[in-house]
Amino acid sequence: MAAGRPDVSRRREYYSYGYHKKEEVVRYKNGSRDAKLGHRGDDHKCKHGYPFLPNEHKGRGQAGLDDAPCVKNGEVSKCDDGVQLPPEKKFKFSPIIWDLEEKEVRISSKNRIALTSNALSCLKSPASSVSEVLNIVSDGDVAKSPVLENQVKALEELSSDKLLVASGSAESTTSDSRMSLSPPLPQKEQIGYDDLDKMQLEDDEFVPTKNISMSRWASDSDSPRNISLSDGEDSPKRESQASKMSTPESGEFCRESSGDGSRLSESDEVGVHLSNDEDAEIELEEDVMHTDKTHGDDTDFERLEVEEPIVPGHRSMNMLEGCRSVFEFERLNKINEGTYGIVYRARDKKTGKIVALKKVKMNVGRKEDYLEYGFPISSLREINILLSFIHPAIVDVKEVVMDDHNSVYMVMEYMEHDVKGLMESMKQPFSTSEVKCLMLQLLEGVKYLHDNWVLHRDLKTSNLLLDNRGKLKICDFGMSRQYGSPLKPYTSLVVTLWYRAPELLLGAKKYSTAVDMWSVGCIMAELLAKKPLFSGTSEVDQLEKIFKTLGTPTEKIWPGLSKLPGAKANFVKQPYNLLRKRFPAASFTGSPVLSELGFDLLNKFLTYDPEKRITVDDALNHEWFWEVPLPKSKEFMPTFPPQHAQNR
Ligand SMILES: Nc1ncnc2c1ncn2[C@@H]1O[C@H](COP(=O)(O)OP(=O)(O)OP(=O)(O)O)[C@@H](O)[C@H]1O
Repeated sequence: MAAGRPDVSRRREYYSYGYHKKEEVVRYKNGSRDAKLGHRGDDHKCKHGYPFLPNEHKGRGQAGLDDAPCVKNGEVSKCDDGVQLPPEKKFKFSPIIWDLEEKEVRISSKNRIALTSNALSCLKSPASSVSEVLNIVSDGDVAKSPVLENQVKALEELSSDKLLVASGSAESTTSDSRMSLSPPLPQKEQIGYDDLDKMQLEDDEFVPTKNISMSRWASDSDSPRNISLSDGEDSPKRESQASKMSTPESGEFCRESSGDGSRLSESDEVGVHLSNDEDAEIELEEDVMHTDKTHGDDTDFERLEVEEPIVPGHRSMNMLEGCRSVFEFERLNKINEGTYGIVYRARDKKTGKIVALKKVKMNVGRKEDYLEYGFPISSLREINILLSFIHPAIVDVKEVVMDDHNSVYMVMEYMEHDVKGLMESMKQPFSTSEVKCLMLQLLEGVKYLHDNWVLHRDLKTSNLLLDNRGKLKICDFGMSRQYGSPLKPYTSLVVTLWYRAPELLLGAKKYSTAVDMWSVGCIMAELLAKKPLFSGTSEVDQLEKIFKTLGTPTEKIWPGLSKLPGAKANFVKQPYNLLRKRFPAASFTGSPVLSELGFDLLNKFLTYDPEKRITVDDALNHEWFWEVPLPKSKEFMPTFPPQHAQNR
């Protein structure tokens, strides 16, 4: 990784101490905060408009700058007269190590539940991912934990040599060369998978393999992702933060410093795929379509496609110490209830801290949506991701606790409001500077997700939490999933209808980060207007509402449109984009006003062609955030009476 590579998600320090367009301060994820990139004028950028690498940039007006490496979409490259153009990066390569061809294990769909059940057992035990199940099996000490005993027994039935996938990985965890240098293993023999009645390897169904060296994480020092088994006093969070601080680039969160006793995450190492047949997957997902709920607040979930999510922080190792009981918390009041969880405000009896407890609802939805004993796949996914991710704009899940009936609760930081509820109680919409403050935080959170190869897939105002210090955090990761390149088909039944991108509404199975950006556009409009932008009652109605405002798309403005499954339908023909009418530059009618630049950004979020839709990096750098009124500092955001804190 190139040292000093700028964090594209630079935080605008004018938040707290004024606006200095000419002296933009850039943070580096390697912790060299406040290094100045210099002037933000065009002279600072390459001729393609991308910033130069700071360590190459010796100062304003320096000769030869055009040859210096520049940064585009987080990729370092050289400008064309500097030989190398920024790589055209439509899709990112996944940092998950899929490329161990010999070790790639695919498990037929009928068996995936078995494995995920085991994963869940360990989650209850309470490790949180398939990778940890594999770790646990391979680690005698851990297996001795009484909490884990039962689950480990179950896994032991698969025997350690049968699960060489796991144990083999664990044994060689200290080898940095493992990813690239380990000799091809005759996987079948080593795994002994013939004996595994629950696993079925399907060699001929390997997806095209990718090599870590192709990824943006690749560097000379590429080493396998290591998880520190710190048994010292480092809290999982600190451990995670430490790893984050030491990683100079967002994408490198997944490479944690190795040390004695460190081990690899087998989910990375082994590349266990629990999906074996994409066509079947689509078929199943099409089945799901028939049960699509059409109400604006409903969401539909796909089955688990277990490419284990990327886990930048991966703080779950310390959780092997055993999870606490929910009775260590005093329940204060119910905050809200969603499809997959009931959220309570509670007090940690030990520390006195107020937290939010999200109780996982069992047996929710269709049978395919939960594991054999009723644990929703979406909750497993959410816990796995949220335990791992640490970012100021992502809600912090501190731990998982259980009650006497084996119910699982996520212990989250408590946030006073969700943005949807807040807007319903507000008399006036947010001001432009407040919207900018919220949007910047939202975009920073989305950038963190996209940098870590995760699509949220359910961004909406009720999934944005706000505290009384003006901090916004994204929650509800039940729909999120990891993505990679080449894109694989996923279900299009994601994202709550009102925030769902047109490609999803038209049935696209291959989609990427652009679906989140559409949702961000809908959120921006809603923040400005204090009401949802497109509130359809069905998929068709949703499309009609979009087309009536933005104009009916054509193959010309959206190449590939006609190939989408839903594009044949006879939609309303509306040739013009009327969005400006809803967000005029000046208004005497109470419509929310939006400057030219603000409208430009909104239009870029709501661009039909996902290939042309604005990326999170470009949105963060949009000029709207630099024009007056400037984004309000978080500290100056208005406070609102708490929605949920009844009596206490
Ligand atoms: N950490 C928190 N602090 C305060 N309130 C929260 C917190 N997390 C969630 N909530 C509240 O609970 C609601 C539901 O939470 P969440 O979206 O995570 O549940 P869900 O069951 O996954 O919902 P959905 O039906 O949208 O899938 C949120 O909209 C918010 O009002």
